[in-house]
Amino acid sequence: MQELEQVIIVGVEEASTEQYQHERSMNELKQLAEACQLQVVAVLSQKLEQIHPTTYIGSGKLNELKVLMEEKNVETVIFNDELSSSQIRNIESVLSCRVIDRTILILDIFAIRAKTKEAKLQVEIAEWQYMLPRLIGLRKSLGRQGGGGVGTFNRGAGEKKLELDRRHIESKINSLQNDLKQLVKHRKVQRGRRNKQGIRTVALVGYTNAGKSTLMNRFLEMDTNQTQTSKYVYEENMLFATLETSVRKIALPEFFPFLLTDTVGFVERLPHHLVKAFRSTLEEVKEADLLIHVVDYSNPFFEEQIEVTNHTLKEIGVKDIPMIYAYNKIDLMNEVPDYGRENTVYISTKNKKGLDSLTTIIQEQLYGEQIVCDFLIPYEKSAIIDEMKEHALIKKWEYLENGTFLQAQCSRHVKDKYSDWLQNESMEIQ
Ligand SMILES: Nc1nc2c(ncn2[C@@H]2O[C@H](COP(=O)(O)OP(=O)(O)OP(=O)(O)O)[C@@H](O)[C@H]2O)c(=O)[nH]1
Ligand SMILES: [Mg+2]
Repeated sequence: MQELEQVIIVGVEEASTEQYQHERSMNELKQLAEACQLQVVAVLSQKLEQIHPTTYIGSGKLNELKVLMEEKNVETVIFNDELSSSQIRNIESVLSCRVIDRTILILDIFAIRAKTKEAKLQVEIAEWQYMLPRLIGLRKSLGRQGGGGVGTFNRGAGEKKLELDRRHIESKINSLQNDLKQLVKHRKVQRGRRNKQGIRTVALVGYTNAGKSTLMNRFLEMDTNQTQTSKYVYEENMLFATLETSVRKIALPEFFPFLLTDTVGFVERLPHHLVKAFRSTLEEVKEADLLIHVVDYSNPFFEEQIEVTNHTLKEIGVKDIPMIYAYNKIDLMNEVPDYGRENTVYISTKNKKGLDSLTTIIQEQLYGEQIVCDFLIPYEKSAIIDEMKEHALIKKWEYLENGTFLQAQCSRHVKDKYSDWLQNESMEIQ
């Protein structure tokens, strides 16, 4: 097995943060490091009024860190915040080591995980944008393990060279953004096509590792029309398992079909450039009719995670979309509240608990008021029956002399669309 690189993680507990918040954040940094194939061998924290502007931690602590590094034979240190160019330079000159900050760590994970061209482009844009104001500071530090991009960028010495680098990077960012625009256009066309079909969309959102992709796969399993396992998405117990947006059609027996979107999870202090770069992927979320906010209820900090997710959604411009909270992983809990809260379901995607209630709520939210309609479709128009099946639940079906008789449960919108063939409309179903 490949030996993991050993690192020390360092954080500042500022006066404005609670101790438990700091511990949570350091714990998450450790997980992020592990997701990047790094092994944390020591953790160092310092309580400060605020982060030290020149060296992040105080000079005494920095010396303590130097000793610890020698003791542990470590050459890389990860800091729990985004560092400025001068902080990186100053720390480097004292420690003579590779300095990684929280942002570059997250960027690295994204770089390793990115599979599609779109995700790769988005990560690369964010990396260069992070680099730009830090050109002077970045000498030996930074960069992912292997592969192109930031780590392998040829940084020369001297101000003149730096200026060249800057221009080079700026034009690189421009060209990458143009490439991305082309891909996004394609995505837009696909979305437009789907919108025309009138099928409603639901997006899974939530903190990383909450269980979004697993939920998507459960829905695919429940869909009896779905025989291709290739439609399944990647689920894994690690941070940022998903970076790409996947859209799948879910048609459950006795329910209206809908499109389900699985997408990237969020994390506290997700780098701003990354959020910006991923905006186009997250367009799918912005245009959804309904959001399912998947929460890892077994995580002691689930409330903070909900807050981070809602905050990030706001940052990408999501507003006024109805949201259902799906408290997941209840199999790991001893107790689950028995009182019903509005738009909240308790589920276990592992044990397949609560998925029926979730489906019912989705249906109510998406298709609301329902009516039962009788249609008579002339035989020469039979093609529209297939189309109708997408948008209505067919209750009865009979071949008559002058056409096909269909009794269907549907929305008023669908009734209006096929009103030419409407014979009768009856009771409302709640
Ligand atoms: N015990 C338990 N584990 C679950 C449940 N749902 C998901 N998991 C596990 O949680 C881990 C993360 O699941 P994913 O579905 O990949 O999480 P995600 O929200 O898609 O994560 P990202 O793609 O990183 O944003 C996996 O190991 C799942 O097996 C559940 O109901 N109970
Ligand atoms: Mg996922």
